[in-house]
Amino acid sequence: MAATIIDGKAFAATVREKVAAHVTRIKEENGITPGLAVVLVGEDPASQVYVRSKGKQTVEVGMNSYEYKMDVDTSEEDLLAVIDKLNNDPAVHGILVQLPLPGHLNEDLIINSISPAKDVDGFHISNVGLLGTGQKSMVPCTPLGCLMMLRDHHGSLSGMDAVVVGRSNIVGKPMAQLLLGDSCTVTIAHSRTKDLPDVVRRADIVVAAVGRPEMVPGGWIKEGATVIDVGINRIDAPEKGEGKTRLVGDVHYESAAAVAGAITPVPGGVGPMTIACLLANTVTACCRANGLAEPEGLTA
Ligand SMILES: Nc1nc(=O)c2c([nH]1)NC[C@@H]1CN(c3ccc(C(=O)N[C@@H](CCC(=O)O)C(=O)O)cc3)C=[N+]21
Repeated sequence: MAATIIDGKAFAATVREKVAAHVTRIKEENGITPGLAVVLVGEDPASQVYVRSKGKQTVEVGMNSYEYKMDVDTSEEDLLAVIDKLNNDPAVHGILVQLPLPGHLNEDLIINSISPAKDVDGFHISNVGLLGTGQKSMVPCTPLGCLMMLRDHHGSLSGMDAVVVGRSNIVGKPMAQLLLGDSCTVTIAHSRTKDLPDVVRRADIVVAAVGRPEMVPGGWIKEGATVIDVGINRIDAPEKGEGKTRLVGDVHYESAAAVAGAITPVPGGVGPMTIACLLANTVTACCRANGLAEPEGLTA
């Protein structure tokens, strides 16, 4: 049986529709327009593409988008001053500082200077602690998008064996917390895990988030398992012509799709859901800031 393809691109469109409907409502009923500020330090071409895409989608759902482009050699002091200004700006409900930052900037310090209530990435230590203790928080966008797709596909995740491959603060760890919150039995595997193929083979749900192109082959996947591929890796594609590239995930798609019950493609899987959840988090933050009812189905 060929795997069901979980269409993240289509799912993301439905999330954006819900966001747009909620934005319309709070504009009309409360006269408030949610605003998202994105801060980009440096000129990494991939980051510029994502920032542009975020800004465009923010405006498309009816929210205000503010972009701050700063020099690659911006000082910590100057960046902190911009964040302080945004923290105190009532028109800004969400703040995202694009990662990774240039090496001379202390990423933890910068992230923790964002007001937790405006931290739509969910990376601030307060939000990490709230998530870990099952309290209301801002939830990191990529794991939130993965959770939405898993809940949509399975209904309840209770009692399922989930293996998260990758232990990053932005995906692996918060993903594990969310799966635990939905009563999965959760394993976090990583580069030092012994017998990684056997660990992955136990999983009903595999979330691959290591950032290594096609690292997880179909031979590691249990028959019928659900595979969520978080990786977005650009690799050379000489078969398409000289100098051409293509995007692949952390999972070897062809072989995994032959055994999995369901799988997310790359592109068109987790990536579009990440941006949709960023918009969802911005509306949620706006509602919380103003004591309004939160949108349904857009939080964890
Ligand atoms: N503070 C912070 N928060 C982030 O959420 C964040 C970040 N920094 N730094 C960079 C990464 C990257 N990221 C992506 C989001 C969507 C796609 C996406 O939609 N990708 C498309 C393909 C895009 C293409 O064709 O290149 C897809 O998978 O279908 C990709 C990458 C968010 N990031």
